[in-house]
Amino acid sequence: MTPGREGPAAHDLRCHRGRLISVEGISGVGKTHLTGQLLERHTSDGFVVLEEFSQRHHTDDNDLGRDLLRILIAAANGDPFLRSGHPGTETLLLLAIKTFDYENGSATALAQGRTVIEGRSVHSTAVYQSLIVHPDDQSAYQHAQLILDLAARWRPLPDLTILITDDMTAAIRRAETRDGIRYTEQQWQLHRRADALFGRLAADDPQRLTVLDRRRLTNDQLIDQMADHIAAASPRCLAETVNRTTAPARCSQDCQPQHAER
Ligand SMILES: Nc1ncnc2c1ncn2[C@@H]1O[C@H](COP(=O)(O)OP(=O)(O)O)[C@@H](O)[C@H]1O
Ligand SMILES: Cc1cn([C@H]2C[C@H](O)[C@@H](COP(=O)(O)OP(=O)(O)O)O2)c(=O)[nH]c1=O
Repeated sequence: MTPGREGPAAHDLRCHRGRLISVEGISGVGKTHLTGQLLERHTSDGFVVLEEFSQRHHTDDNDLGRDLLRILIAAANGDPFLRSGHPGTETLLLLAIKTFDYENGSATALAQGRTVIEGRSVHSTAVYQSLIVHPDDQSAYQHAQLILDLAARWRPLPDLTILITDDMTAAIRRAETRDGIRYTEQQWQLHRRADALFGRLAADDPQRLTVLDRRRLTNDQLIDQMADHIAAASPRCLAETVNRTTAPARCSQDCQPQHAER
C-alpha cells in the first residue's frame, strides 16, 4: 500500500472476476435469438448463459430458482406478466430468483473468470413490476429505481446491460407468432410502457446500459457489437450506485481489490 494512504480509493479498485452481462428488452425483440447466435460464434469464450425468468425455457430441473418461478407462474394463472394480484410479493420473489441465480451459479462462474450472460435480469423485474404497481409513468420510473437499488443490496447489478430495441409493434408481433397468442390491448399497452421505461433507464445510466437498435444494424452487426461491448465491459468492484444511494459493495467474494494502473 502506498505510504500515507489508508487504502485504495474507490475508483482505484479493479476486479478480477468474470463479467456479469444481461440482455434486456421487450418480448420478441430478439434477446434469445441474438444471444444464441453470439454463443455459436464465440464458442471458445467460456460464456455461461442463464435464462431463469423465461417461461418458455422452463424445465423440470429441481432447484430453488425454478421452484420459485413455478410458484409464480401457477399463482399468475396464465398471465404472461406473472400477475397474481400481489405485486409486492411477486417483486420480492422475482428478486429472490435473481439473487438465487447469482448465488447458485453466477458467483462460481464469475470467480473462475467466466462471462455470465443473463437473459432478462433485474432491469426486467424493475421495469415490469413498477409498471404494474404504478399507472403513471413518472411514479413507475421512480419505483423501478427503487427496485434496482434493492436488488443491488443482495447481488451485483450486471456490469453491462445490453438493451435490444426494435420497432415495438414488430417485436410484439414476433412474440405473438412465436408463442401462438394474441396480446390484449391492455397487454400491448404494458409492452409499450415497458419499451419506454427500458429506454429511460438506459438514458440515465449509459455506462451500464448499452442500446443496440435492430432498425439500424444488421444481424451480423448486432452480434459483433454485442461481442465487442461484452469484451470491453469491466467487472465492477465499486459499491453499486443507483439513484444516488449507495448499496454495499458485493464483490468482495468475487474479486480482490487492487491499485489501478496509473
Ligand atoms: N434476426 C432474426 N432472424 C430470424 N428470426 C428472428 C430474428 N430475431 C428474432 N427472430 C424470431 O423472432 C421471435 C422472437 O425472438 P426471440 O429471440 O425469441 O425474442 P425475445 O427472446 O427477445 O423474446 C423468435 O421466434 C425468433 O426466432
Ligand atoms: C422478469 C419479469 C418478466 N415479466 C414478463 C415480461 C415478459 O412478458 C415475460 C417474460 O417471459 P420471457 O419468456 O422471458 O419473454 P420473452 O422471451 O418474450 O422476452 O414475463 C414480468 O412481467 N415481470 C418480471 O419481473
